Amino acid sequence: MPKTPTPHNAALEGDFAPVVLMPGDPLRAKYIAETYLDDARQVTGVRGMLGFTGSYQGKPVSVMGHGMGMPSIGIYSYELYHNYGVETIIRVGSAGGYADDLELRDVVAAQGACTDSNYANQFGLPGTFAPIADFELLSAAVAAAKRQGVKIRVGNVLSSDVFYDGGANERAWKPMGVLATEMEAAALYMNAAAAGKRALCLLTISDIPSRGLGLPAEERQTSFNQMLEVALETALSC
Ligand SMILES: O=P(O)(O)O[C@H]1O[C@H](CO)[C@@H](O)[C@H]1O
Ligand SMILES: O=c1cc[nH]c(=O)[nH]1
Repeated sequence: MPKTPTPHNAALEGDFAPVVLMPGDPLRAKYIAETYLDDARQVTGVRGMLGFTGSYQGKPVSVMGHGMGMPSIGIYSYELYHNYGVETIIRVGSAGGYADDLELRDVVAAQGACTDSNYANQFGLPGTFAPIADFELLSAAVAAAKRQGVKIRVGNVLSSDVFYDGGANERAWKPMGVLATEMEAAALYMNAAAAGKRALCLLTISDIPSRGLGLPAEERQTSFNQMLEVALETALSC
């Protein structure tokens, strides 16, 4: 395995569990560790990007923030897959809802991730790569949601480089059936594919831009329990 620590991660080889939950927000990572993991210990905090390892129902599980945007998740997920031997990453993010029947706090599973980023250029492909979730993880998440009585929408999302887009992304992508927008799933799915590893992105609707709705920052850190419990049960299947 390549060397640890890395320039961005202070953890040593063996500090991460094979399955890692990743929110963008490092304080959401801390909340997940404190709320759900037994014997959680902090394994990294470089640049404030907190990472923890503990156990959930007896299974080793890690949680670490990945920051905002594709370059950021690109670095952290690459290092987890390649330097730390991580096999599975489940992103647990927030998203802006596009589909008319989505409400604040609804849970979405990103089956596919469209993108306006050129992240795929690095792979030199003679066409367009389709970033998709690992099917077994997606199936496990859908089954976990059903057992927990959580409504989950499965479909395409948009991973955009732009947060403040004035509504342009929704006007363009919603007519193509895209359910919601966020900023990292496509890069995560591409890194997983290139590494031969597994990834899934679960999202909680935190904003409905077309209706001017949005949750306060504190709720984005601490109120995504339905999605988190689906993600943790999915992690148990890994
Ligand atoms: O809440 P997180 O997981 O950070 O996800 C979403 O929130 C951030 C923008 O507010 C972007 O990272 C976007 O993908
Ligand atoms: O990328 C994102 C994340 C949350 N809410 C949005 O509107 N966009």
